[in-house]
Amino acid sequence: MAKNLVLWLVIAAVLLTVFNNFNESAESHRLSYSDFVSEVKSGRVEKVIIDGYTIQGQRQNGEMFETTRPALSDPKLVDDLFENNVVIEGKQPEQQSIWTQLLVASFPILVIIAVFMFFMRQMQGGGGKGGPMSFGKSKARMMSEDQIKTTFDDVAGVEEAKEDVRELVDFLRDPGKFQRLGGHIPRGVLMAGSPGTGKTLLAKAIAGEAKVPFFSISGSDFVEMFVGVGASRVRDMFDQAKKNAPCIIFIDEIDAVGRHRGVGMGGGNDEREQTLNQLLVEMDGFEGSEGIIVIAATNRPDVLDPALLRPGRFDRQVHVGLPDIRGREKILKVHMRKVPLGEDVKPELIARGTPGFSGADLANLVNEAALFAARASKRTVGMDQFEKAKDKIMMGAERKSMVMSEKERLNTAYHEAGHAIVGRLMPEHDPVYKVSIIPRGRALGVTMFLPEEDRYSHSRQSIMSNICSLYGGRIAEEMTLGKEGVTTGASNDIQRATSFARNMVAKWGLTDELGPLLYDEEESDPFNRGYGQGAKPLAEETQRRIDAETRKIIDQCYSKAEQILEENRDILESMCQALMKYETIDSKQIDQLMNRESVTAPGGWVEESDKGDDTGAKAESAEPSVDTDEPSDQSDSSGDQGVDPDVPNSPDNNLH
Ligand SMILES: Nc1ncnc2c1ncn2[C@@H]1O[C@H](COP(=O)(O)OP(=O)(O)OP(=O)(O)O)[C@@H](O)[C@H]1O
Ligand SMILES: [Zn+2]
Repeated sequence: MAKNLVLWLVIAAVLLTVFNNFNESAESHRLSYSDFVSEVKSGRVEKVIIDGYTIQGQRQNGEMFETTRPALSDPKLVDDLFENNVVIEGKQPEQQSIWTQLLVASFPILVIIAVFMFFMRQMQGGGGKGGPMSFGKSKARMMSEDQIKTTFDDVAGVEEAKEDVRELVDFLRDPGKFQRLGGHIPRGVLMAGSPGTGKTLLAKAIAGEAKVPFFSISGSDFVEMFVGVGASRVRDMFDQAKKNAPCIIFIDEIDAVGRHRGVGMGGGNDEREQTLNQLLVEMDGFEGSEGIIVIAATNRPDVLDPALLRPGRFDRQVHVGLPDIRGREKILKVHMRKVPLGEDVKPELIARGTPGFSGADLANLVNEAALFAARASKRTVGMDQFEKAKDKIMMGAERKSMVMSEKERLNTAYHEAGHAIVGRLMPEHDPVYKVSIIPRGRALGVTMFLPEEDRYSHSRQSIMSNICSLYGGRIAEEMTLGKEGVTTGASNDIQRATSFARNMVAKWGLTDELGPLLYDEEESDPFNRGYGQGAKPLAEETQRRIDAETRKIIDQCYSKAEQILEENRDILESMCQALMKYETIDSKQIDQLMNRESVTAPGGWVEESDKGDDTGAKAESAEPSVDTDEPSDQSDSSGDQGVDPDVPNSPDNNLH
């Protein structure tokens, strides 16, 4: 459409010039005004046409000429002309330029129309990203077969998923042959799995292995404010794909268009439904033998419209899960190929210490480690850097320059020590990995627990223990600083503990009182809280029973945590002191503290003290910009991690 705009302007300009010159004689030549006057006086001029400042004339011998009179008026001219019997013709100024005038008058309107159309098209994705990678109106990006360098070797740790899609490569390489040999022709594949597990990567690798073009678009690109745009994009995309077959169409975040129809959004969403319908029509419309495979990715397969999953559409599901310890090791190795590694680096150790990390997290880990090494001007990336990178990703970046008052530090130290001690002494609780009162992200301090191995489910006891350790922070503050000294630091702990307790009652079926029933299915559709699939409004009586039972669990856990901290008050004090001194302590120091032994300095401590181990030194090094950087609700999260509020639904939450 950019081209169209230019075209409009060019046409307008050409027309203007043409009409302007319409009446100009081709042969006339120019004279200076004084030459003209002298020719008049010498009687050689027969006729003039005066048109504003322009004077066209004809000599006795028939020659045409033209001159421009000066802006100063020359009253003698008319006399001279009459004296020499020159025929004078006037001209209505508009006469020659009626077209010109029309055009001039309408020119701004034309420009406005052109600009308007330009933006309309822009919004519809026409000129969109531009360049050779985009095509038509569909907004999808195409990578040709020689642009794709990704192969199956780049995708690690998801062996089952790789096996599941291997057949697609055979099909894409030679669709006809595949069909003759009687293979079941795939059309749509749904890749389901958590964010960052490599769905996009795997889809690209299929294209890379089969050496076919790869069209990619995100579901959210289809959803526009103008009804019909999304549907036309879908149509365009399939048209383009058919021209480039065999090829892969990859639709990321299919849930943006493919959500269950008729629920949510307060009474339907025409645009989204139209888009989805168009997608279904297109999926039905091509023959498998054409060699197009549509791969869609989502991390919410549960919210998809069942129509999408019918035979002939996305009838094949590939689960791309979080990698296990072996998978993590393999993924780390893939990404470590790109950095110079120190001798001491052991991918298997890093893999063990990173449960729950996705492929994207691991790629990020290697990247962060390389950055730490670069900052320290190291030639290779060593285990130290990987440790630091891991802490940064798991606990958030350190904000060393943030100045905390001594009182706040003390408060945070008691709070974190409380979490750590209760966590340490409760059965089936994940071991304490690190306790720190260095502010990170939005938190003033962090207690990090780390399971010894990957966990796929949680026992009732482990959830109860988790609730206990969550309250440990608040209780420790209250015990040492008194009721009046308690801060808002525990707000996030309280929120999470409550959520665990409530889920135990209403979702995980872990209480005798209410039994193994699902009482509320929040979030089956985030846009549609409360009325999702399967949710039923609860009777007031049931609500009350759930609340009472939740309260019971919390009271039980609270007193258990209180009891533990009272019995180990001396450890609470010594751990607080160790934290005030070292700021961060590891499992080794925690072991010593729990055994009431003297505490040795944590690893890397000497280094730390160079950077300033007391508040005074920290204040000096503080950057002025940091103050404004602080979140306004920082007091709410003091002593806590600013975790995603959605997280409490999962017991996999190791930061207190
Ligand atoms: N299994 C894996 N093997 C190697 N690298 C991986 C793997 N999974 C993810 N990565 C790394 O993480 C990056 C992001 O992964 P990718 O975009 O494929 O994830 P995704 O599942 O599509 O995520 P999302 O759901 O957020 O779109 C990849 O470019 C790659 O560097
Ligand atoms: Zn806390």
